[in-house]
Amino acid sequence: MTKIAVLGNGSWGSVLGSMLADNGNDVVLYGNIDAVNEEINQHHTNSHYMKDWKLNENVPATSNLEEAITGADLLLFVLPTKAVRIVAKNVKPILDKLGTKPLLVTATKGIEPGSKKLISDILTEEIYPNDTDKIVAISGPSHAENVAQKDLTAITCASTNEENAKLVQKLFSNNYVRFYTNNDLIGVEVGGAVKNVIAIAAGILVGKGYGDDAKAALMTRGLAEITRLGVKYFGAQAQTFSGLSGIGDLIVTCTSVNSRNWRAGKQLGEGKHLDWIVEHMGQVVEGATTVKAVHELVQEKDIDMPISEAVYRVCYENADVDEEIKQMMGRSPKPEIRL
Ligand SMILES: NC(=O)C1=CN([C@@H]2O[C@H](COP(=O)(O)OP(=O)(O)OC[C@H]3O[C@@H](n4cnc5c(N)ncnc54)[C@H](OP(=O)(O)O)[C@@H]3O)[C@@H](O)[C@H]2O)C=CC1
Ligand SMILES: O=C(CO)COP(=O)(O)O
Repeated sequence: MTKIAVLGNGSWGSVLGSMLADNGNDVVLYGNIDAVNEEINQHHTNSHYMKDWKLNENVPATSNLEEAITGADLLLFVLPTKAVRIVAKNVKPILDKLGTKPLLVTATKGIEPGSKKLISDILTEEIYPNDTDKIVAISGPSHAENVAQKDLTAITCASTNEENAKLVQKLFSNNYVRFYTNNDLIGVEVGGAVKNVIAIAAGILVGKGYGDDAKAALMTRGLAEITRLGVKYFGAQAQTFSGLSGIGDLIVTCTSVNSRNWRAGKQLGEGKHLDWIVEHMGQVVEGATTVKAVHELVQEKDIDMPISEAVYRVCYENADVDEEIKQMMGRSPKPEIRL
């Protein structure tokens, strides 16, 4: 039996942990809020993050990181981007003390502002310097609410090490989530992170009353700029963006009411302020963090990302949404296909 420590017991961590226990693994959840851990241990529910749903009863939760990762073969990071480095820094001395080297899997979707690093880079830097092979990223169209109901989906497991990607594929697969492998770790992470920014833009359009054509055009041009960033700055493979972690996740996040990013965008389009939205969401809105990193990259590397830049200005510079849309539609004429 594989022992898995799930770091992060919000919506996606709870659902993935429960699914992995259903798959026959020995799972423990780590979270920093005692009340959430107590509720999981006593009632097998996590009502703030997942309404009307029960976890597998064999999944304990703890706020003791050492207890959670002792004996673990695999650490699954399902934290908000802003918490990954903090927790990784705490994990490292514990693993050194234990003398173990578990596989690190990330389900977090984001780019860290400031460092402009992907999650695999943070984990490599903080835990396994110069050993990217021990890292696998999972990403694809998968809302916790849907997976909890055993709705069908497919997700990519990406790693620079094929054996490790295959191992995660085997442990995570079941009859409702089909896992594929992919060797483009970077491309998979960029797709998963930046689609959240485009989903905010998609929500803004709905909040402003625009229709399906606008949504489809935005998603298509959004994918063009995600691909541009991925290929030009991160060295990703262009083909990855037509896969599950690219177009697949972009479609669901730009169209589902379960998406926090889409909902945040809709509220921005309706005139609410980002601070108010984030406070009232009660869950992470990753696109609002990643758009800062994207903005830094655009400034430094001169990458053309007009949709992401407009989202940044609306979120952080109080820009007027109608004016941003007008500017975008009035940009100089361009060929459709270019990097
Ligand atoms: N929900 C989903 O459907 C999916 C989410 N993801 C990705 O998974 C990641 C996590 O998202 P999700 O589970 O939805 O987020 P949630 O907001 O539901 O939960 C995040 C949890 O992490 C906790 N947390 C914050 N900081 C720390 C810390 N320093 N140490 C320990 N725990 C901490 C939060 O506590 P607090 O609330 O107090 O901050 C909260 O309990 C994100 O990157 C997201 O993009 C990917 C696919 C699907
Ligand atoms: O990544 C996700 C779905 O695949 C979750 O998206 P949200 O964070 O917007 O809810």
